[in-house]
Amino acid sequence: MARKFFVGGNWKCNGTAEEVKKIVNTLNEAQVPSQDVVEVVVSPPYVFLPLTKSILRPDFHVAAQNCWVKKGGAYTGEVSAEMLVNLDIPWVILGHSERRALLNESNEFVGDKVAYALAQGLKVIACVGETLEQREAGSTMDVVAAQTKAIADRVSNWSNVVIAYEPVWAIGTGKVASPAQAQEVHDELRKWLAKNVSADVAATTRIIYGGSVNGGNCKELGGQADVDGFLVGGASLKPEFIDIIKAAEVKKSA
Ligand SMILES: O=C(CO)COP(=O)(O)O
Repeated sequence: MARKFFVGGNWKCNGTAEEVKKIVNTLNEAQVPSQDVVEVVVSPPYVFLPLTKSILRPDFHVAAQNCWVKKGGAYTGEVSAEMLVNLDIPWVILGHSERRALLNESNEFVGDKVAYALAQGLKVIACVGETLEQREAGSTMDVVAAQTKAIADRVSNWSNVVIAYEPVWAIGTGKVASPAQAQEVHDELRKWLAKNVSADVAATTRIIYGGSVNGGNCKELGGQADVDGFLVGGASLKPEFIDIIKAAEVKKSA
């Protein structure tokens, strides 16, 4: 089974209701490849999820940027997976490096969240990636493997998982990984899945790249054999997100 190109827009902690309406209007008017070619998911802050979902074109979907690790209850400030399911929010981003770094989310905690969210019926964009220090120390693959292992240890069905490889040094820095650097890690990650999970999971799980993706670099990155799409931050708030969605076409001609 071919891996369908996946383009996620992570709006992070940005926007007002007016800005959300403006971004969604731009997306709604865009001519993009069909759902058979590309799966598009945008991820607004929690408070804008219902608004976004209610006005977004039906061929695009929404994701939350996080959810609680277990069933809801006395967890002030948290939003549970059950609540997302209740509002028909199909996707959730988990383990983003900003949460790992700023909120001390450990590999195990992220793995627990992924398992719980999947068990509730959510689809998960699970983020992994090394810091600059770790890359320079030559430990990129050890770090990414440990992050992925904590998920693999807790998850048996991978059909609703997309892995986002997001090198921390490339996020919001304008310093994008070269296509070769991205391909190298995606290839190793796929080999890791083949060895530690199964050949089938390795062949079918989408591994998308995130970190300073923009309208100018998306085609070359997307043309790499093991890059199955993107998780886009800054550029997902701009009209160039549409060009990034269109990069899905590089796979058709590949
Ligand atoms: O963190 C990211 C997506 O989750 C990437 O952010 P930028 O595209 O702004 O570098």
